Amino acid sequence: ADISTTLAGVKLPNLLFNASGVCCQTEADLKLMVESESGALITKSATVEQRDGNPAPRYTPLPNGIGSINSMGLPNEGYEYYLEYAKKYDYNSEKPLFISLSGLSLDDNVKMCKAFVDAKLPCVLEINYSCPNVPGKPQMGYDMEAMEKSLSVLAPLIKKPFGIKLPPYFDIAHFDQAAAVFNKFDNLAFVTCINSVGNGLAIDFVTEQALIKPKDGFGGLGGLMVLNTALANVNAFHRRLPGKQIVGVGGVVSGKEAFLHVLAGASAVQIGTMLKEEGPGVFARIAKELSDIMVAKGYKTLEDFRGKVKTL
Ligand SMILES: CC(C)(C)CCc1c(C(=O)O)[nH]c(=O)[nH]c1=O
Repeated sequence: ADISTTLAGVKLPNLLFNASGVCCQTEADLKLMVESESGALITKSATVEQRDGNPAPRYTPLPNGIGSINSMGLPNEGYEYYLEYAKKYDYNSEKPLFISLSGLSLDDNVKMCKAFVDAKLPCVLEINYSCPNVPGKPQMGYDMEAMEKSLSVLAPLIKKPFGIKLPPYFDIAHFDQAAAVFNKFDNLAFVTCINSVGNGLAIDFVTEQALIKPKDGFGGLGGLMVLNTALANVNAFHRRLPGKQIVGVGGVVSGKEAFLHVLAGASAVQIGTMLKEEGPGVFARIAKELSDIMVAKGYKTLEDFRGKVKTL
């Protein structure tokens, strides 16, 4: 079956790629992504300066395949590293390049976006709105006023189609408020739902210790356990953002969850925890599983079922 797609005006040979943060911090990581069967690749969220990130252990899978917890602390090579990578990238290869930016301030996001806009490159920007905000205030994604202010500056600056990475929302009023902001920006072409479910806590029963070192063991939750929250966010924004696309991420461990994300409204699907645990071979596996599911159900393309989840 045909699992190709178009996102922000660029063609992906298949709808699968990495979630920003996984297998994408260094050129070596990105080479693995280019060589994999993914349909695209995205870089680790960049800040203006290089960052080491938090002390380890800062990521761990959770028992019985239920997911993962991480508090990486935005380790990255600094935006100029990814700008150089984007300048050298072979855009004639069939695999489009996405760039994640996570400025620690609006000024930082302006500085980084300007650099990419001035370089006039075919790569597509995904701004990470799980980025920190003013200390003491919730992350950007939970501060509607701050998000609107940020987009009112960045959207006209970026000019061409771009996307934003969103934390999960859990209240219908928040879906409504966030969508009202996003619908004001025509070149905001897609939203990526969801980032990790914030500030979970994993504790080892035997040692009675937190599993990760940073933040007293508090970290973002990913993997199968967040699937149903991810599907809800994909579908909520699919319903509320006419003319925009949704990238679905969260809980994709097989072709089945990728199928469900498309049914909920996703135009492309990112994989985080499963990629971290299985490696880049995950893309060939899930692509085949999804294609087999489509054949079994009689679907030829993703358009045949995208967003067609039935209500009772
Ligand atoms: C959580 C932040 C460090 C503020 C942003 C980077 C990030 C991280 C991270 O680098 O810790 N982990 C995630 O699961 N999602 C993210 O967006």
